[in-house]
Amino acid sequence: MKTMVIKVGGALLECDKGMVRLFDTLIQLQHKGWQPVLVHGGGVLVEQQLSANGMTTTKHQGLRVTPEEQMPIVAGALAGIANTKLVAAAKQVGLVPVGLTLADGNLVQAQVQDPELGCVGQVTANQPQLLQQLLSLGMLPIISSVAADAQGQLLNVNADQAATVICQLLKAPLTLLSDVSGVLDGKGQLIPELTPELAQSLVKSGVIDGGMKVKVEAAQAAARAIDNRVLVASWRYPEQLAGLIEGHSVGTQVYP
Ligand SMILES: Nc1ncnc2c1ncn2[C@@H]1O[C@H](COP(=O)(O)OP(=O)(O)O)[C@@H](O)[C@H]1O
Ligand SMILES: CC(=O)N[C@@H](CCC(=O)OP(=O)(O)O)C(=O)O
Repeated sequence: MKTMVIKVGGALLECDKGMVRLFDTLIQLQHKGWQPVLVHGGGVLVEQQLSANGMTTTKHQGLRVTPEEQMPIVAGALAGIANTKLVAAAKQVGLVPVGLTLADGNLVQAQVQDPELGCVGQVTANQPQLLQQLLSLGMLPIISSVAADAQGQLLNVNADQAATVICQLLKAPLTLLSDVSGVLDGKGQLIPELTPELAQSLVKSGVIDGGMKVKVEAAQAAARAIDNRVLVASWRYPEQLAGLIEGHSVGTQVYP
């Protein structure tokens, strides 16, 4: 069996049709002999929950500044609302999901990335055994991007970086599914192949920015770790999910 790590952005959680299509895709991948592992974001939900609790939030270079007092709400949104919603939707279509965070099973080691960003975590791969066991039982791990450091502090990890660390941990191919069809150029056209040189120039000119800059950098780190291309595509378009199953080229291939 071959493992595949798939990450979905939080906007998926607002789209019931998108969730059904995604889990149908995972079932078909299982039938083709793949063992998928799902990593998810939930940035939209985090914003809704912080605002419902009278809190404001900002991002710095695509990463959410996370003061300690906001961490319980962030963890509640990602590991609570988002994770359980995906687990329930996966279960509904007959998959056997197991909801996890990055803090479970010694999967990763986490530490504060930069004190200026508050409780934002940076993570390194640690022990794959928990995931290997779940996969050998035919289960679908669904992992939120909440981690805990050695001092027991919960940390908020960008979900693309969380997916990269799980890809490094399992040495498995990685697909990052967003709400856009891939990395777009200055005219809004899809870039089928993104080399490090092209990425560098598009970041420099501001064409790739915000969440996509973090995503491309996470994809490049994963591509280097597995010495293979990483796919950035969309959960929104059925033809892209079909391409994923059939192994056709869709979205943007990010080169190491
Ligand atoms: N060059 C680009 N190509 C595509 N999207 C871009 C680009 N530059 C910035 N973006 C923004 O990045 C977003 C995707 O990043 P993000 O919101 O973090 O996605 P997700 O939540 O799916 O991980 C797009 O919706 C778009 O607004
Ligand atoms: C540190 C940091 O930025 N954490 C992210 C975690 C969720 C995430 O990445 O969600 P998407 O994949 O939907 O963008 C956040 O708080 O939004």
